[in-house]
Amino acid sequence: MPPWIAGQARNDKVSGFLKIEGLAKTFVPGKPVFDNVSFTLDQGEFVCIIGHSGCGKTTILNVLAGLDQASAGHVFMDGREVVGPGLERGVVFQSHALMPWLTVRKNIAFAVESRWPEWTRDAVKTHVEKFVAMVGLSGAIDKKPAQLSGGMKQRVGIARAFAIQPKMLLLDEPFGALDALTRGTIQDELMSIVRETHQTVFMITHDVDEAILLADRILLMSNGRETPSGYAPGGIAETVTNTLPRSRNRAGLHHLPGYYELRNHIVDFLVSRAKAGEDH
Ligand SMILES: Nc1ncnc2c1ncn2[C@@H]1O[C@H](COP(=O)(O)OP(=O)(O)OP(=O)(O)O)[C@@H](O)[C@H]1O
Repeated sequence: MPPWIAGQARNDKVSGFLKIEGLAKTFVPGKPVFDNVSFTLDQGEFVCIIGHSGCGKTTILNVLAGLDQASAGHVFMDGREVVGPGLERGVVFQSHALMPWLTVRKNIAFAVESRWPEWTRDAVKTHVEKFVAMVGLSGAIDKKPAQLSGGMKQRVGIARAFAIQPKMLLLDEPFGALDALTRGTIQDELMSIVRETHQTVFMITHDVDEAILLADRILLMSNGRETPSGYAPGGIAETVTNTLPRSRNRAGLHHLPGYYELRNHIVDFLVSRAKAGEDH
């Protein structure tokens, strides 16, 4: 067995900063989208989840965010059960959820003031400007969302989530709308920020290279499907531990020993196993 395969996620020991225990979600009775999803994240760990459309990635992320309820199972963060949204969890959605009547500055300041109500106006201003600069939007800081492109709005959403420095970042394809150059810059920023702050990150991506660059572990998720013996729900089929050096960067990724093996393993899963379900 290759060194990066850590075994079935459902056998992981249930300890750590974020614990997901026996999660299931059912919309159509008798045909849960996924069931028995259990995994843990340690503090400071970066975990990506990869799987085909419809397997339930966003549903899991929404449950972790406290925005949706599972049909079964529990989520614990720092020992407390997650029952609703909270400022200790920052979420970046595929669709940037900005307040259209507020400027970029005020959208982010609103979140920062909620997080640190005791801060002076100057402290908030400096903090907001730092994170707007990080996503390259200083020139648009006093514009409203309607005046920005889709990618720019997405960057505001990213800046807002990063600015409140939540213990846990939940990212649903946060870079999907960005051009390759901006995407690369923000990936680098994200990596250096979370390593510095020891934030824990759970991220959905469809981009195998992005997962290999950013993640310490990659969860491979299979789709629910009909089989000769009946319906089989989706779930976490496998947990892949990224054994490439943590100091990796985008430019050097392809040259690292083990990179192609790791990449091929994930692509093979997506191509031949994610829907066929030998592992689930
Ligand atoms: N409110 C709902 N009512 C009925 N079915 C739903 C509802 N929300 C999601 N689903 C179904 O649940 C499944 C999982 O959806 P989810 O959005 O979590 O998938 P995903 O893996 O994130 O997909 P994508 O990669 O396309 O974003 C899909 O088949 C979807 O059609």
